[in-house]
Parts: sequence; structure tokens; C-alpha cells
Amino acid sequence: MTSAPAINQPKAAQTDPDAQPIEAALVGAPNCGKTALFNAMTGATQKVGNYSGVTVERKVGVATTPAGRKFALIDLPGTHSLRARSPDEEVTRDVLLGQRPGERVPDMILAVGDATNLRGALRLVSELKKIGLPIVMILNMIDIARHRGLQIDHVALSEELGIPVIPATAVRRGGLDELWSAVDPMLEAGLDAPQQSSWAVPSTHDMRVSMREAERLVKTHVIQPPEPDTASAKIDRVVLHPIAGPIILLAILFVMFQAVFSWAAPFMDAIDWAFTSVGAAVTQLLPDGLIQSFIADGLIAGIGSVIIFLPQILFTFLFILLLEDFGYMARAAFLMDRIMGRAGLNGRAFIPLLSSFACAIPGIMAARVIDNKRDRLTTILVAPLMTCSARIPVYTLIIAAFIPNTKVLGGLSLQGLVMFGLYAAGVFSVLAVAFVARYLFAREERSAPLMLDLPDYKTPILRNIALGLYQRARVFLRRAGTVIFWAMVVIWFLSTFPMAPEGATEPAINYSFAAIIGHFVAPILHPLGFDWHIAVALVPGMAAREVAVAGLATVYAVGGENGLIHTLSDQWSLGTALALLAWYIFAPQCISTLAVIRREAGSAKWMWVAVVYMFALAYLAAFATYQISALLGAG
Ligand SMILES: Nc1nc2c(ncn2[C@@H]2O[C@H](COP(=O)(O)OP(=O)(O)OP(=O)(O)O)[C@@H](O)[C@H]2O)c(=O)[nH]1
Ligand SMILES: [Mg+2]
Repeated sequence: MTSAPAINQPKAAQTDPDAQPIEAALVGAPNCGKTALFNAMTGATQKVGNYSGVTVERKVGVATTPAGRKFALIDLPGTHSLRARSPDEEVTRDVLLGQRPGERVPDMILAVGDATNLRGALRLVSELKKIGLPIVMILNMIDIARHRGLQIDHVALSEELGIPVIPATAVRRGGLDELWSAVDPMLEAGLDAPQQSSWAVPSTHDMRVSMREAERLVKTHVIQPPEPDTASAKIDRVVLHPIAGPIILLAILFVMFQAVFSWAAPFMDAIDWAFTSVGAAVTQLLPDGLIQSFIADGLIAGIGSVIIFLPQILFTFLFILLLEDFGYMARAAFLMDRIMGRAGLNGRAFIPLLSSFACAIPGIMAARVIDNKRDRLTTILVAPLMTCSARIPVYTLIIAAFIPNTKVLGGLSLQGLVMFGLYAAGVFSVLAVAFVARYLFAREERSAPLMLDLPDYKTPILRNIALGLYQRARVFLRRAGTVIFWAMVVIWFLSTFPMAPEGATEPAINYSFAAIIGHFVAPILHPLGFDWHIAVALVPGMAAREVAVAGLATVYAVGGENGLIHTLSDQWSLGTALALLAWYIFAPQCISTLAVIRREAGSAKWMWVAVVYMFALAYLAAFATYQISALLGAG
């Protein structure tokens, strides 16, 4: 076959420099404050946290200089070198080298360095300079450096490096003016054309040479404090103690669950009161009939039964976010490393698993920080077993209905204790499944020891916490308004039609589609102690876990009059309740999580592995729980 000669288009005609906005990339070590700076420059609200690996994806925002010039700012995962070792670091490398399909090389680099760890930052800058792009260096966390008595001569450093060096405190927007005054003239004059990149994967020797050079720069331009900072080291001596450490960790988690239960209660009562009042008002205002039933029993009762859990979710995250921003969570990872290693999990899996307390989706994505492929896959597959916040409504409802609100063991709330137990069961099952997987598939291999940078402790920043809480609340409420809303509409429809025939003796719902479907599925669930009402709630509960609660509210509100809690404690045996809790520890009832597993694991096969093993465990656990309860007389 002959092919026509290709016609060379003149390059200049295609790439008009004015047509594309300038792109600047934030590059720096993990946890040096890139995202904090990104938020400060763009007004965005991306997550920051005091541990490495918070950002695992490329995020773009628009920054506007005081002179009104706009440019695109790219926030990137942290990396110590462009020798990318893990998928998140590869993102950074590929963006900088223009290796991402359909994307060009950025026009400039904003190299963010942690002023308290200048050596590493300078080493990375020497590597970045090889790429040939214009660079501005930001010495972030200058507040901490000054507090410790470090004196950095940034002017001399800038002269020697040949690039602007700007001290900054990203979380308080400190140094932003100076940064703008460095960037604005560069943008105005037009950025220098990029030079030919001379970057090549550095060898160990190269790394050593650049490290020595960075050390020399630090010696020349930094006056070290007469006494090194010891506060973090002092706290760590206690907190990382081999015996005291784990006890402190357990105690913290324990206090957290106790506090969450008692503090959230009044807020939950208030929300309950509000929804009940609105429901009652609607029932009064609207004439009896379908519309009244749809609004009062379907929408208000259903959505209210989910929204009521907002206070608990927010209090749980208040604790987690405070501990994260303080710097304790990285220590918890360190403490857990040995236990996790025994179970066959990589130490770096701790943060992904911790994020899964919020939701498995960010957790599974955070597994990108794990460089070993197999370890990463294991983490992805076990992350959905961690107790995510969508389980909180289900757990709380069942606990409220079946666990007496009493104090045991000298003042501990029994309900809080059961909740703690459910969280512990989640963690334990993660370890057990990972252990079995390791035993079955990779017995001889050992996990690499954890190489974790322990950040210095910091006073938590209120804004970070508020932002984190706001985002949790938004995600939760948005789900209530979308997935749960539509699921409610479907459940209401199914449980209302067809309507009961004239002169029917049983409750109307017993004649509905819901009952038909429920009766169809019920035999499979019968050995678990689940009746057809539960089956009706579980089927749409596949979309999202909380839907089951809303589903129960509708299924029972249509059939009966009592509050959901009373209805459940009337209708279910203790064995059924416990079996449903056991089911919820394991069941993969969240379509979005499955979709993310498929994407992150790179094939549908692993998604199905997750579905099958989680359903199998859920069924077995619920079966065993119910049957044992029945033997003990609680069936
Ligand atoms: N005191 C102080 N804390 C800061 C400063 N900048 C960031 N922080 C804190 O440092 C921690 C890390 O900030 P992030 O912005 O998440 O860091 P990052 O570089 O994006 O981290 P990765 O995404 O994990 O690579 C957070 O707890 C911030 O609140 C600063 O200038 N001063
Ligand atoms: Mg970040």
C-alpha cells in the first residue's frame, strides 16, 4: 500500500501562545503544604492534612494575581524525587514531563519546600531545574521554622539558585503578596521559553551528589538554632512507646466513640423533632390519600430517617480531623505498622484504610501511595470493610432499638460500647481478610517496612477542621438529596401499589409490589432471621447503605404507626437485629465503591472478587449470628 506523503503544517500556526492559558504546577515533597498554598492562591477548598499522601490526583484551579492576570494552577501529589515509585508520584512526574496523553508540559513550576526540612526541598529543586522550566521556590511553613529559631537567608539562597525564593505560611496566606509580586512580573514579561529538558532518571550516585550539594546550601544559608526543637520528640517518646503507644491509641478511639454517642444525642433529638413536626403538619394540611402518603410517609419519613445521623457523622469527623491536623494519625500509622505487617498489609495502607472510615471511595483512591502492586490491590479489596459513615445510620438505628441505653462498667455507655465493637469488627475483618489473602497467594513474600515521614505536631487549624466538616456534611446531604431521594421514591411506589383490595384485612403494604419482591427474596434470607420487610429494604440498599434505613422507615411507616425504633424493637427478635448488624459489617452494598474498585484495580475481575467475597462473608456472619442467637433463645 502506498501512502500519500504527510504534509507538514507549520508549527506556529497551531500553537498560538495567547490561545492557551499559562499553567503553573505546584511541586514538592509530601506534606509540605502544596494543597494549602493551592487553596490560598485559588480560593479552592481541597483537602489538606498533616500526613503524607493527602493529594493523590492532579487538581486544577484558576489563580488570579492582584494585577488581574489569570493562570491555571495545578496541585499535584507530593514527591521527593521524579524517580516516581508509586502511582501518585507517577502522576507528578508525568505532568511535569508532559507524558500524560493529551496534556502539554506546564509553563512554570512553583516548587514548594518545607522550610523546616530545607535539605530535601533543595535537592528536589535541583532535579526540577533540569526540566528547563521557569521556577519559583516557596519556602513554606516559615512560621514553624522561625518559631524553632531557624534563620534562613532566602535572599542569598535565591541569588545562588538563580530563582526567586519566597518565604510563606500557606495556611495563613502569609507570603502570598510576595509570591504574587514575584509571579506577576514574570507573567507580564511573558515566560521564558522552556529550555531543552536535561532530566534523566537520577542514579543513586546522582542522588547522593545532589544531596551533598543541598547540604552545602543549607550550611551556607541557614543558621541553625542553638537548641533543636524537641517538643515533637518529647511527645513521641510517650506516644510511640511500644507499650504505652498502643494503649493511648485505643484509649483515644474509645473516648471518641463514647463522646460521639453522648454529644450527638441532643442534636439528633432536635432533628427528629423537626422532621416529625413537619410530617405531622403535612398530614394535617393535606387531605388523606396518595399525595399525603407520598410526602409524609415516603419523603419526609424516609429522608428524615437518614438526615438524623448528620450530627453523629460530624462529631466522628471532628475527632478524626483534629487528630489528623495535630499530626497524630501519622503516629497511629506507625504504631499499627507492625500489626498490619503481620496481617500482610503494607504500612502505607494505614492512611487509605483510615480514610475509609469516611467512605471507601477516597480510601481506595488513597491506596495510590502504595508502590507495591500487590499490596495496593490488597488494600483496595479490604478498604470497603472499614466502617464507613454510611453504615452509621444502620448501626445507630439498630443499636437504639435493641441495646438498652444503660451505663456499664462504671459509667460507660453500653450503646457506645457496641458501636466501638462494630468499628473494631470492621478493623479486625480487614486484618483477617488481608492475612488470609497473603496466606493463600503470597505466603513467602514479606511487606516492605514502613518508610513514613512523621510530621511535626502542629496546633490544629480551625479552618482546616471546619472545611473538612463542611465537606463531609455536603457529601452526606447531597447523597440524601439524590441517591436516597430517588430510592425513596421507588420504595414508596413499590410499597404503595397495587393498593389493597376492598375489604382487605391485612395492612395495605402486604398487597404491594414490595411485598411480592420481598416474599420472593425472603427465602434466601430466612436462615439469617430476615423477614420480607428487611428484604425489601436491602434490595434498594444495594445502591447505598443508608437507603436501607430509609427503606425500613417507609416500609414500616406505610404499614404501621409507631416510630421506627419502636416498630423494629416490636417486630424483630434480638437475633435478627444482631444478624443484620453482622451483615452490614461485610456486605458490599454500595455501587459507587464497586465502580471505584473496578477503576483503581484496573479490571472488572477484582470488582467481582470483592462482591463475591464480601457477600459470602456477610451471609456467613449473619447466618452464624442468627443461628447462635436462636440457640441461646434470642431468635
Ligand atoms: N504551620 C503551618 N502549617 C502548614 C503550612 N502549610 C501547610 N500547613 C499544614 O501542613 C499540613 C500539610 O498540608 P497540605 O497542604 O495537605 O500538604 P501537601 O503538600 O498538599 O501534602 P500531600 O498532598 O500529602 O503531598 C496540613 O496540616 C496543613 O495545615 C504553613 O505554612 N504553616
Ligand atoms: Mg496535597
